Amino acid sequence: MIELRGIRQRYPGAAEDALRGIDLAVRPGEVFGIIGRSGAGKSSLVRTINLLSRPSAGQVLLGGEDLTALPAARLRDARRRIGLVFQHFNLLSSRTVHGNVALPLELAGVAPREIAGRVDSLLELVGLAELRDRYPAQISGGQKQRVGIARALANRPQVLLSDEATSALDPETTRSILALLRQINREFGLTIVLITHQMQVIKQVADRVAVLDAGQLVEQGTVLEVFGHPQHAVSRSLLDDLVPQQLPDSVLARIRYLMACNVQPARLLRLAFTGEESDRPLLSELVRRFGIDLNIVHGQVDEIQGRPFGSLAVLVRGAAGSLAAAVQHLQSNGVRVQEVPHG
Ligand SMILES: Nc1ncnc2c1ncn2[C@@H]1O[C@H](COP(=O)(O)OP(=O)(O)OP(=O)(O)O)[C@@H](O)[C@H]1O
Repeated sequence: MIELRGIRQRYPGAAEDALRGIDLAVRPGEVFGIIGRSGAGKSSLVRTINLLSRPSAGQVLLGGEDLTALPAARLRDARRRIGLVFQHFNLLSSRTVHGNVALPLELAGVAPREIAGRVDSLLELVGLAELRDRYPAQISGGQKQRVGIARALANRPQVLLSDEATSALDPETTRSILALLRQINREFGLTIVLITHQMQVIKQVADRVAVLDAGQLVEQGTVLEVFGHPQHAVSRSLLDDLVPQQLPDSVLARIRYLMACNVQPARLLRLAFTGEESDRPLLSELVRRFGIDLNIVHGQVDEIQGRPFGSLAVLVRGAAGSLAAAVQHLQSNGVRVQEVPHG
């Protein structure tokens, strides 16, 4: 659907490229997330995808058509096939909700009667039919972003490009906006490219993800692949925001206390669930089959694409042979087991 080939971007006067050879293929109907820390090149990439800034080198293909080779008039038409959703909504304060969504249709020369019908159904879709006559100053941030999404869909784009669309919103509103994007993706099969610095966003809505660092894509794959087996240090550090890799000091202090209170030696294990484990009740099996004691001391297990994802820190006690067999059992059922130093 969208393909980037060897994209480079060097700003005038800059010593280095802001984008250093980006190759990327977004498939029709998927939600593709691009994540990176501040300065990684996300904004540069967004501006390049819709050719608001021309790349210094490389091609941007939309539905097989090379946008970089189009003359200005045809590029304007092609741009309508990419809907844009912005972090700060970019609504016109002098226009109502209805008027903001109508604007791109007016600019495209759509007949007024058709505009009215299309805008009404778009406002219905994003749940704002009742606020159609309000002005941006009279609605919340989440509602503004719904207007932004309706406006981005107005020209029936092939791709929706979401540039940090939820970064200015609180977590609950973020979830509802991401759920709306997912709904639009499913109902209309619309391809969505989503740029973000938050793994939480990727986790909730993306099918595949690419990690951008210093102008390069350092890793890409399905969300489960990248979350389960991050290959690059930047991916691991971004994932740390979602599932902390270290135990907090307060938890370690409690563990030391628990260990001191008990004569039987214990091992502190971190069990990582990456969506690949079997559906068996693994923890209760450990207790029943291997006769070990198990104390969950810390953990965060969530769900990605219907599979458990996260980690548990457990204090396990039992005969050395039983513990080894229990660890083996977890590993053979897809759980990654790590010994955690706690001294
Ligand atoms: N118009 C510009 N002129 C010169 N350099 C620029 C320009 N825009 C961005 N850069 C540089 O390109 C690099 C990537 O910046 P970019 O804004 O694309 O990153 P980002 O990942 O979007 O960061 P943030 O999340 O902080 O917005 C940075 O080193 C930045 O200083």
